[in-house]
Amino acid sequence: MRQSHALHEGTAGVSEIAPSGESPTSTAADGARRSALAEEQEFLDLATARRDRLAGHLTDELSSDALERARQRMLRQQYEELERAREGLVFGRLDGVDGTVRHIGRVGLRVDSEDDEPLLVDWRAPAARPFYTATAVDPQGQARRRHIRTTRSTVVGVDDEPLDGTATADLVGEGALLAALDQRRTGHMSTAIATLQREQDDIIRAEATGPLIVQGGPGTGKTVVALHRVAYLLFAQPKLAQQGVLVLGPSPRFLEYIAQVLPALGETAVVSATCDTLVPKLRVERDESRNLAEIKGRALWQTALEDHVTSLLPRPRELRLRWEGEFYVIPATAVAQALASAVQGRRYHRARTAFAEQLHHILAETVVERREALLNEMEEGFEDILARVDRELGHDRNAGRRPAGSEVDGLLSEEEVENLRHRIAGNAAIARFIEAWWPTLDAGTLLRGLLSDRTLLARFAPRLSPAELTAVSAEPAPWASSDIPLLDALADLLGEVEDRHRQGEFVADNARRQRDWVYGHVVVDEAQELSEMQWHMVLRRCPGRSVTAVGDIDQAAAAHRHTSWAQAVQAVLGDRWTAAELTICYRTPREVMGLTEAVLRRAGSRNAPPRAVRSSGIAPWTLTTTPAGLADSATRAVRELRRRWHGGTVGVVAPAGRVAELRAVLSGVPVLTATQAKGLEWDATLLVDPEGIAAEPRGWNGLYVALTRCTQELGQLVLR
Ligand SMILES: Nc1ncnc2c1ncn2[C@@H]1O[C@H](COP(=O)(O)OP(=O)(O)OP(=O)(O)O)[C@@H](O)[C@H]1O
Repeated sequence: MRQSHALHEGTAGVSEIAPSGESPTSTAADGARRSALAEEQEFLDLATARRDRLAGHLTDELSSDALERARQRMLRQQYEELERAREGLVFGRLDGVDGTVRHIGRVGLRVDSEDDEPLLVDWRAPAARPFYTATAVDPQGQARRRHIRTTRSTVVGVDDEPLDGTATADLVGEGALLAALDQRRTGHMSTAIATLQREQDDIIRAEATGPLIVQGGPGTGKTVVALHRVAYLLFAQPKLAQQGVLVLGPSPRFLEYIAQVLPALGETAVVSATCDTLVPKLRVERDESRNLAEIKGRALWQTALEDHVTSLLPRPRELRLRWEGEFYVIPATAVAQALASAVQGRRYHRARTAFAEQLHHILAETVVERREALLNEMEEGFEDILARVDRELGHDRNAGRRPAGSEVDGLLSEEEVENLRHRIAGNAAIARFIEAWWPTLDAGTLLRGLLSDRTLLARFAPRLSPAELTAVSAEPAPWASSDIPLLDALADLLGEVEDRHRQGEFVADNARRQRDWVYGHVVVDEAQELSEMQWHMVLRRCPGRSVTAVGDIDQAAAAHRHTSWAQAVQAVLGDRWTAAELTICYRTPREVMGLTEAVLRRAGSRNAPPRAVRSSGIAPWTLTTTPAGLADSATRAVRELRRRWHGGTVGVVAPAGRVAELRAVLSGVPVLTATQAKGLEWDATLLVDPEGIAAEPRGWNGLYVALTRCTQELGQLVLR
């Protein structure tokens, strides 16, 4: 066992060992530092050599032509995982009170063969858990936690935390965490496997048996938690990869921002989308008013659409069918019975298929019955009736010998009845008859028909007020965002016309292409934005309700009026969901978070802003300008911020009405509304016209979002 070192005390009881020139001064500490670095370097070299050896074996095996496809895919995946683990292969170590040493890394490695002791523990494995959750109060058998910082193949620093009660730290691996948080932002989110915090880890590894809703203020790591949870679940439940995981985000820009995290964590069985892009081949074609977005997001539409589709099912009545020149009557009672059993648990189109099968059966029976009646007559010696019998049987009178009456024994064989049913099922005229009586419906045509017909709307959505009915029915035809969940609901109620061929294995592309793909787990980020109809859309994709939704109810910008999670999900989930909370803000420095309490109050929230974990030492500043001087002032301020945060990122947030004007003069920086900035972050933010943002719909919530985007510096341009 490698020994722990006596270290000097750092902040919050955390000890740090860093390379020369960083902080230790005493000779003893210097010696401990060198020894710890050398020890971890030795381990990193060992793990790297093992990684390289494994990658080499995999390359050899993959070059063989005789490899089965499934094995080839598995090996390729393993190889790619090892390739990704080149950077940050080892990042942690746990020293147990019993003297055991466990190193934690990006992937799991064994000493030599599969049966050997673990050399490196995968961060997602149960054995790695104390690395994220052990505390001095609950050390979980550990004496020390060590964070190991590496650059490529070199160990550049270690942070040690004793867990023996000699020191208590609020944060896990504070030194490593603060170093990670202080890094310049690249415009893309990075993984946080080395520095996940206790409250985050609890959520990442929580059971995934029902809906879990995670409330967290800005910068508390909701997105971090959501994405690492996906990686954890796919590791802990490998079968999930066959169904895949859906990650829903608020905007394409946000999806782009998080795009690298899951591949970096080794996950490819993941589809990401926004609610607007979730339905294949459907796109939003126009903007809409908040009023209509709110109305059309309400859960009442689910019932309205269900009732509408039910009303379109054919009514049972007597059916007159023509078969080979004869008319047959199927009585209303038989039709009613077949209809009732066909619609049982089936969507509109699938119910029709089931009904058609029954109708073919009934018709075949009727044909056989009539034939038997004819045979009875025939037995009385009527040769002309024989000819009709032949027609009924479909016997070809020209081919082969014509059967004599004495050869017809009366009953059709099973095979002949089956053959008759088969011919009925394949008959185009019968198919046309069924199609006319039970027509194929298109979700788009149906929705357009419903939304534009005030009378129909009043019938199926009776809870809408007269003014709301008028507003909905006066909308233009192209699809708006709020139409997508309605179209999805209708498409679901109608179901597929034909059974589609499904591939057996999960490929993200398959899932993306199929509207009714059922995912193993769904993660929703910025879930506070979802309307009730969007929630329905989410649950449809995961009937098992294995859903993790993260969001901040205080950052809601959407048109719905929910101010609590209970309100937001009541109509869809009832009270069958679990709540969790994140309370520490990692992104926004204390200096800026100090401004948010008053804004939250103005937003009508009773929540407290999350506790900021760090300080940037930079006080937020404000400049005043006039509308006429705005372009110049913004240009100067952005130039200054970009100079100060060279190598990092700067973003501008402004009221919607000022975005175009600012984009025209500010090139090379994103200029976004508060809604568009949701989920994103920069080293420095320039907030333009905060009063203008506050005056927008849900404006104080928007201002709360805008204030909390920076990791270091906030500047505000106030208009006078
Ligand atoms: N445990 C962690 N280790 C390192 N960085 C972290 C950790 N948790 C959060 N962060 C960083 O803090 C920042 C905020 O995290 P994230 O975007 O997940 O927060 P959020 O709660 O989704 O914020 P918002 O509500 O504003 O969208 C990111 O830069 C993220 O990488």
